[in-house]
Amino acid sequence: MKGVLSRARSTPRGDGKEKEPFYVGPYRSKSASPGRKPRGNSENVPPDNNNHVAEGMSPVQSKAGMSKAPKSSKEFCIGNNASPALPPKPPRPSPARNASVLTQFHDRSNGHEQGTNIKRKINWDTPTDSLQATPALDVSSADTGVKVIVRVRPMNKKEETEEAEQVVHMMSSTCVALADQQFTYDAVAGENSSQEAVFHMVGLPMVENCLAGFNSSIFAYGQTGSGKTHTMWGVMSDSDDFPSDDRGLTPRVLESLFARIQEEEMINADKQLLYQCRCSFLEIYNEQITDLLEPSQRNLLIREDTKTGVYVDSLSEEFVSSVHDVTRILAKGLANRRVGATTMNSESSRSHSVFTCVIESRSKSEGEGISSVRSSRLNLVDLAGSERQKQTGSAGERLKEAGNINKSLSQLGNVINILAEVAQSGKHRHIPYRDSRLTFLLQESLGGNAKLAMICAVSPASSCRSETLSTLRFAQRAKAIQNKAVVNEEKANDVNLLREQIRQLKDELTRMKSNKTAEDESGSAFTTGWNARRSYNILRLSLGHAMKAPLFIDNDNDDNMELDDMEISLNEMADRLSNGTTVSQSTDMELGSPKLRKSVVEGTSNSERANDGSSTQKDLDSSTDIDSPTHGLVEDAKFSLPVLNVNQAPSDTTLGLNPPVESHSPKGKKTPSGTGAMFGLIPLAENEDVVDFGAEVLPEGMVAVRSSMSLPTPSPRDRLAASLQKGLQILDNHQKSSLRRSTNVRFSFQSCTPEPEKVPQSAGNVCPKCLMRSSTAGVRASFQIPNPNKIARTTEAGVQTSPHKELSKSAELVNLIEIGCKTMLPDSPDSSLEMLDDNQSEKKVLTPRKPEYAQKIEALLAGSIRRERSAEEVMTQQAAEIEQLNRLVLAWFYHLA
Ligand SMILES: Nc1ncnc2c1ncn2[C@@H]1O[C@H](COP(=O)(O)OP(=O)(O)OP(=O)(O)O)[C@@H](O)[C@H]1O
Repeated sequence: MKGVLSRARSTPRGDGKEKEPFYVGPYRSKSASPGRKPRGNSENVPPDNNNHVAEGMSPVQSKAGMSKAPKSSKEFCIGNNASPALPPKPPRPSPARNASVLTQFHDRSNGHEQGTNIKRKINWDTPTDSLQATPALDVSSADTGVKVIVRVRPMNKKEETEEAEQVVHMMSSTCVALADQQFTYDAVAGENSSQEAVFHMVGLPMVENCLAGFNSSIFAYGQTGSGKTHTMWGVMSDSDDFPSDDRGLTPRVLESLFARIQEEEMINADKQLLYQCRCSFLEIYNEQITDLLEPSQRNLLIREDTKTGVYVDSLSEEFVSSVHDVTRILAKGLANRRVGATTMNSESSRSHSVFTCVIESRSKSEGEGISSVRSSRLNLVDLAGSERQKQTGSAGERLKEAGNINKSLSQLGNVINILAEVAQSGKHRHIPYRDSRLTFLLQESLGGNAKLAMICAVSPASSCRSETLSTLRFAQRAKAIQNKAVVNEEKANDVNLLREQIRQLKDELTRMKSNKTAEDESGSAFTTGWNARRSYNILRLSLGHAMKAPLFIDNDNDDNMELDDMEISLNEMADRLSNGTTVSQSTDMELGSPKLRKSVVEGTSNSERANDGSSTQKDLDSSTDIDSPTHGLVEDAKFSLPVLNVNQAPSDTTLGLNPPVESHSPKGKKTPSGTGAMFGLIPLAENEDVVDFGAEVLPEGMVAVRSSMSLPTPSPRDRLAASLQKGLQILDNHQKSSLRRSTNVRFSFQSCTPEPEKVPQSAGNVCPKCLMRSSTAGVRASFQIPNPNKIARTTEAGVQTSPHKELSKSAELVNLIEIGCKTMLPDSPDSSLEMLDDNQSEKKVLTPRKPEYAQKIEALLAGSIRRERSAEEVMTQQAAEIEQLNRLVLAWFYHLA
């Protein structure tokens, strides 16, 4: 108990009665004290104008009237002393919307509020209209204050029978009283407040914030049993069709989010506005992070990336496009969350849970040629409840949990105290985010680039008085925090900016050429001196993020995966070509004056492919190159350039929003010999014929795949575009390198029919390690890795034909496959067949012949191998990529010059 619970300081309170004998409250962190001046009473002094008696109203009046008032239009509204209201601003001027708009803005001032703030007032009487009447986005909101809402839950049966007294009373829509002390917040939700009302109060504005591009977070804080989980999650229904009226904030927020996304996409169809969302769900239990969507992933690490910020390594993310998707994820995650019974709450959350939805939108302004990419993170955080051992009577595991919960809440309180101090004093202070997983993970929400709403849940019962007072004071301090939310948006002018950058870069190239020394004439000065990062960042910005069409150019590494991918695409192309269809897809996107078109210049013939026997149509359909940077673009057509899958309609070249019509009349001149093969986006001036491009001027970094077919050859401009594409790809991969550092490998096995007799290795299609026919050896490996193009989307690729070869990149995997093969090699084939369930639904070993192997495999099936790349490996790869960038940029400019 020591170290977890400590005797609290006896601090003079308002009425002098409260004592908090055993509690480490959030604002009483031990870790806060060293090296810091004791704050004494100031710790509990609320921010200016926050704590006051509501004008013209005494607690007695409030008891008689407001506390039991039924839900009405006056029961909730966002008031705010320090900053403007939660939602961004008034709706866009749309008559149709304004007519039924639920959210009204009005000036409001009372004796305790400084100045006149724009407030948002909700008409609670017509809640069902809410989605049709959503306010318009406002991205210009300068609102930086944290919004604090206090929600008072009703007395429960036990409290009603055991105690007559209710000590918390709602005084007004923004004021609550605990005995004779009153506190004012942005809003107060009384015990009769409905889930829908709380959603309108807190959730709806956050949805709008997210759509506008602001990171947004909602935290539920409070004592155990005070109603946090009820507020955040509520009662979930089994069916999407009949959602429970008692569902909480999270499901409602997500419902609203998808409704609004649909609405926004419709309204902004002319801008080709498209959204994409992905979700993750984690819990922090005893200071360890568990992935609630993949509970076998435990003790995950938090990492910090200079570009992407803080993230949880290997946390799974799922793409969602509907309420149904989200409901499934929520149900899955909640089922995995740790709950336990305490005397205060039969279903007490023993962990902090963080549900995150990343919302990305892309749009294009046709006339100005400006592409815009917005992204925001929505964090919905249900904190574990603070508790006192005396009240909860917890022991054993529960006591340990309680200790950890209180400790991390204390660290949260400490961070909030310091942020409040910083906001009030304007002085710079170190913020100890790293003291706990919770604060480290959510640092952006606390004082950073996010809008934050804090719902502080309290119990009205007298037995919870001191905890309630702690919570109310915590809420006051939270209110003082100033965040720095900005719209996360990038814009790219596709035409003018590109022209300008090309001009600048050409100038730079000319300068470099003129400075070239004798020893540099080989070109080494260019490759070493060129600021590739800068050049590519400029180009990337110029061209927009979607310029990542797969392009198969030799990148001088032995990454067979990319070659495989290329082969697949070329095979497809060859199929088309042999059918007399040449693949060429034009788009309307302008890149300077040229028109972009996608073209297959050369491919291998069907017969060649059939002869080598290495690839079948089935392979093409099912096998995907998981390591390839281009992988995933087929599925991601919505937001990316068209890939070389001719069965797939290509997407818009700028943002991939509008699939262009496939053209069957390529602009290309066929070379007699047909020696170069490449495949990519090719900028081609209108009515411009592709000119021959001799092999001798093939720039470094270009691929040449020979074929007997007579095919068009790329022009210099084609090659230029190809180089550029590749560079952009590399850059993308580079940026995601943090994700690529770790690879989750998931293993699975399918039913096997081991051949009793081994076959000679020369027999073909044989696993070289175990000499089993690989098609019959029964080992089928599937693995999942974060997809570089879609952040963490996992992909499975079954390897049936030659597992050892395919997975040779990971010695460990090969080893395990070998083990798998060996384990399955039977004394009696039947017994080994039983080892793993055919459909993998039950992963139990029935008759393991070699238990140690079986255990290892089972462990793999249950979890995953985390293969960390060493820093050295990462740096080597990055250096190679930068070198590659150098060459590509140079090649590009040589062609332009
Ligand atoms: N506003 C409310 N209206 C009706 N019932 C409520 C309300 N708030 C909470 N409850 C009920 O009170 C009980 C405790 O609530 P809940 O589990 O949400 O508390 P909690 O703060 O999440 O506790 P813990 O921190 O222990 O997880 C639940 O049975 C819940 O249904």
